[in-house]
Amino acid sequence: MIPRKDFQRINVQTARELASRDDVLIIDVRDVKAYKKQHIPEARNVSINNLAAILDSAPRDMPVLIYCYRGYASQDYARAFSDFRFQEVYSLDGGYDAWHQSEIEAQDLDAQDLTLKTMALV
Ligand SMILES: O=S(=O)([O-])[S-]
Repeated sequence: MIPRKDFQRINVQTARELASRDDVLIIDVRDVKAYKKQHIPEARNVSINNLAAILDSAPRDMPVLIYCYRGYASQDYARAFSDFRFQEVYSLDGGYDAWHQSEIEAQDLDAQDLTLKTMALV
């Protein structure tokens, strides 16, 4: 029998590295409306209604990254995946809010960099 492995809580930076891999199952457990508005690329929207189908069908050795709004509800889902013997389960600390915030900060840095370069040319 496959041993149960606890899920891990990870920060945005680690989640970004993980999400860039091809073999990761990314799961968004926010409501459909929030998911449709924005989500991490390649993420699937999962709720209590389709959770069982995913738990039954996904390979147990596939890494799973789960996020919600702020990183609390995702831990309950992550626990379920661990209970079903998924071997690599991650819950994003700070949830989509943290992910989105880091995107905004990265864009601000790019804009500042561009401004400085432009000023240096003048
Ligand atoms: O509020 S939540 O982050 O648990 S979805």
